[in-house]
Formats: sequence, C-alpha cells, structure tokens
Amino acid sequence: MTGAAILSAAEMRAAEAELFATGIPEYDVMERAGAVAAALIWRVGGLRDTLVLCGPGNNGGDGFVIARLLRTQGVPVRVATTGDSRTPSARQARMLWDGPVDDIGDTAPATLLVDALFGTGLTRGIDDALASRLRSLAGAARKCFAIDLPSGVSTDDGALLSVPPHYDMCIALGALKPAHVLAPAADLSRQIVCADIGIDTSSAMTRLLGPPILHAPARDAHKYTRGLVAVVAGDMPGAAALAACSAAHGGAGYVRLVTPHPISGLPHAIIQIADHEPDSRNALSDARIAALLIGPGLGRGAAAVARVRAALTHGHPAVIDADALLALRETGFDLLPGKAILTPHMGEFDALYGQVSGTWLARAQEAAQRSKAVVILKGARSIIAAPDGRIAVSSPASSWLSTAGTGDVLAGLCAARLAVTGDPFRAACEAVWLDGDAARRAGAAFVADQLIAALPAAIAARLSKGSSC
Ligand SMILES: NC(=O)C1=CN([C@@H]2O[C@H](COP(=O)(O)OP(=O)(O)OC[C@H]3O[C@@H](n4cnc5c(N)ncnc54)[C@H](O)[C@@H]3O)[C@@H](O)[C@H]2O)[C@H](O)CC1
Ligand SMILES: [K+]
Repeated sequence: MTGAAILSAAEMRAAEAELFATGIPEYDVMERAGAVAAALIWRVGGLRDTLVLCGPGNNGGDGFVIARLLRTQGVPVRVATTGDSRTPSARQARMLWDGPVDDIGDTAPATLLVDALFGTGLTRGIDDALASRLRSLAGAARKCFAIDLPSGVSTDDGALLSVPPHYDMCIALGALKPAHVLAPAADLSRQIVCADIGIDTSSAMTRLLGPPILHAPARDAHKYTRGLVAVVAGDMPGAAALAACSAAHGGAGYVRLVTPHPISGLPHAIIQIADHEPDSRNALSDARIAALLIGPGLGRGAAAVARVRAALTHGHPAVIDADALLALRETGFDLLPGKAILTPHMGEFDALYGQVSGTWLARAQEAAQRSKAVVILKGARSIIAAPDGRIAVSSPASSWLSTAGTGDVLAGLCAARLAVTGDPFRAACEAVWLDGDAARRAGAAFVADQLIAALPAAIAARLSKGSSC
C-alpha cells in the first residue's frame, strides 16, 4: 500500500519506543522534530515576530526546541507556557532555551503563533480559559502553526475535545495521526505537512490513499481478458445505466447490463440482456464474468432480496451497493463471494452493521471483518477497509460530488477495477482515487454523466510509464 502512514497515539508511542531501542536518545528525537518544524516555520514566516506556546509535555518540549532554533536564525521569538515542563526531554529543551518565558495568561500576541501546547498526550478537553486564550492569541496572529496536532483534538478519532482555532499549517511529527485525516479535526488546518523524524512507518496498516499505478491493456488483450462486468439492474434502470457506463469508462473490457426493462439511450457498447429471457440465467452463470455489480436502482422488498440472492449464487467477485446493501440485512454476509466490495454511505453503514462503537477507522475495520469484504465507507473522506486490517483514507473529495448518481458512478468504477485487477482492496482504492480525480477534472456543478466523461483522463494520468495508450 502506498500513501503516508497514519498512526494512532498508541502506535506512535510504540514506533517511538522502537526507535529509542536502537540506541537513539529520546531527546535527540525531540531535537529532530523541533528542527524540521522550525525549518518549515522559517520558510513561511521568515523574520516575523513569533510567539511559541509550550505545554507541560513533550509537545511543549518541541516548542522550546523550535523557539531556540528560530532565534538562532535571528527571529524575534518569545515563549509562553502553561507552567512547568513535566517530562525529562521537555525539561532539557527548556533548559537550553535562554530567552524569556512568559505566562500564557498575560503574554502579548505576535505576528506568528506556534501552538506547542498539547499533542498526542492530550487526554481530555483543555480547560475553557486556556482554550479561549489560545483562540484569542491565534485570532491576533497573521499565521498559526500547530505542532503535531491542533491543541484540543482527539488524536485517534479527530473529535474536538475543546474549541480550537484554525491553523495555516499543522506539522505532523513522524507520521500522520487519524486526527489529520478525519473531520472535524482535519478541517482545522489549511495545510498538513508530515515531518520525517526517523520513525519507521513501513509496517503501518492505515495509510492516506495514494495515487494508483495503472496499466494499459496488454498488447494481446481482448474484451474478456480486459474484464467482463455484469451489472444487474432493477426497478430504477437509470441508476444501473449510469453504473454500467461508469464501468465501461472505468477500464472494463465488456459491460453487460442484465435488466428487467430495456433501457434507451445507452451506448451501443453496453450489451443489454433482458432478464426474463431464457438466456438471462446464462448471462450470470457465465464463468468469464470478472465482476458483478448489484444495487444501483435495484429497489427494495422481497423481489430485490431474491434478486440479490440469485445474483450472488454464482460466486463471481461482486460489488454490492445501495439497495443491495439493505438486502444483505436479510440474506446475511455468508452469501458474499470471497472477493467482494461493499460501498455503504454512513446511513447504509448504520443500517447494515447496527451500532458499532469506536472511531470511524475502527468501525470500518470491524465492518470489513464482520462481512469478510472490503468496505468503502463513503463520505467527504472515504475510508476503505480490508478484512486483513489494511485501511486507506482518501483526502477530501470535491463537494460537487454531492449530486444524484455519483454513488452509481463509484459503484460502476469499483466493478471495473475489480474486473481488471481481481483484487478487491486494490480495486476499491483505485476506484476512490479515480472518482476523486475525475470530480476534480469535471470542475463545478457537474452531473454524474460528466463525471463518467472525465474518467478516461483520470485513468490516463495514472498509467505506468511502460503503458501504451
Ligand atoms: N512522535 C514522536 O516521535 C515524537 C513526539 N514528540 C512530541 O511529543 C508529543 C507527545 O508528548 P506527550 O508528553 O506524550 O504529550 P503532550 O505533550 O501532548 O501532553 C501531555 C501532557 O499534558 C497533560 N495533559 C493531557 N491532557 C491535558 C488537558 N486536557 N489539560 C491539561 N493537561 C493535560 C498530561 O498530563 C501531560 O503532562 C507529540 O505530540 C509530539 O509533539 C517528541 O517531542 C518527538 C518525538
Ligand atoms: K499542538
């Protein structure tokens, strides 16, 4: 899996401990963290007067290092604290600071504000007086930087434990944390930069969704080796038609639409098979089907449940979307094939899995394990979870995606990528990335059909160097 590592507070502590176990002193890591952060602040802020707020723990220690290093560059820096420094490394960093230390309650504002109050060690909301002081100093500054995390957010789920200010830049130390990618905390910072401080994150199972590497069809490819997608339509044919078009433009070699009603206006390349005809059963039993999609426009009730049951009996790799997800409540997860992608939005997620506790990352993970399928929890930032523990979180997608039919487009795209790759997690990651990139290319106020039209360019942009078009 590519993409920046995302570590929880406990995983971060374990990774730090591994680094210390190699013989690197704890304080050296704080010096590294402070040096990378100071360099970033210097690049943006230059010589402008700077106030560094230092808390009692190691986040505050980072602040003292930053203050000292900025001062050596000639920056007029002041430090203000909440009181004593409580960790050995923070005390050492404080000892090396030879400038004045103000009380945060009565310090004057500055042009640049550096928030090194609390990081991953925050256990509860900071008290109202301190939170409001932080907001007023941030409000008076021209630019604000958060060290590791905005003070007052919950590291592991991105919740706001008190009301933090907004930041121009958040400098994540060592790795991203869930609060850097999950709303509302992730929305507090205009820019989030991850600073390498020597922590080994190679085994991280949770990552930011990175750009995929795609391949053009092989020279000897034909429509079946490219991937045959069968889309099962239902009561509302328009949704299935969108999904089928999306699958066709998403890289599938052949798209069949199995439908109770003929659908007009579809590209001729999409082959319709009326499902009351004798050969419709053959259409789904065809061993060449590389991915089956059911859900868009399926409808509800007993007939829909029966349709899902019948479609899944063939064991083809499958994408289950929309109404088919609700049908799964009746059928249970045992019906799912070994390779499956489920694409619930929050409402469908709750309806399908009921009350699952924990952070959104943990909930998506539990859902994937319970259903033994890859789950895409759709949202402004989608979470893609695999039963083996891998999780990818997408960057925020265009808010113009909040229009009718875009869910059908994503489902069709998932089916295409599943047919092409045969790997549900990879397919889901590719689909979410391409969907987000196509939305960016489609610009403002697009409709779902235009999103589909933007898919070929999104795919072309990710083709590996050796791929020919
Ligand atoms: N990631 C790394 O490898 C490195 C991280 N560094 C920095 O260290 C912090 C984590 O430090 P830690 O000491 O564990 O926690 P904090 O500084 O965030 O704060 C703990 C401190 O605050 C007290 N506290 C907790 N909650 C509250 C509250 N609501 N109100 C008041 N006080 C509170 C708690 O009792 C502790 O005293 C990480 O984010 C990085 O910035 C290293 O410097 C470099 C390596
Ligand atoms: K902070």
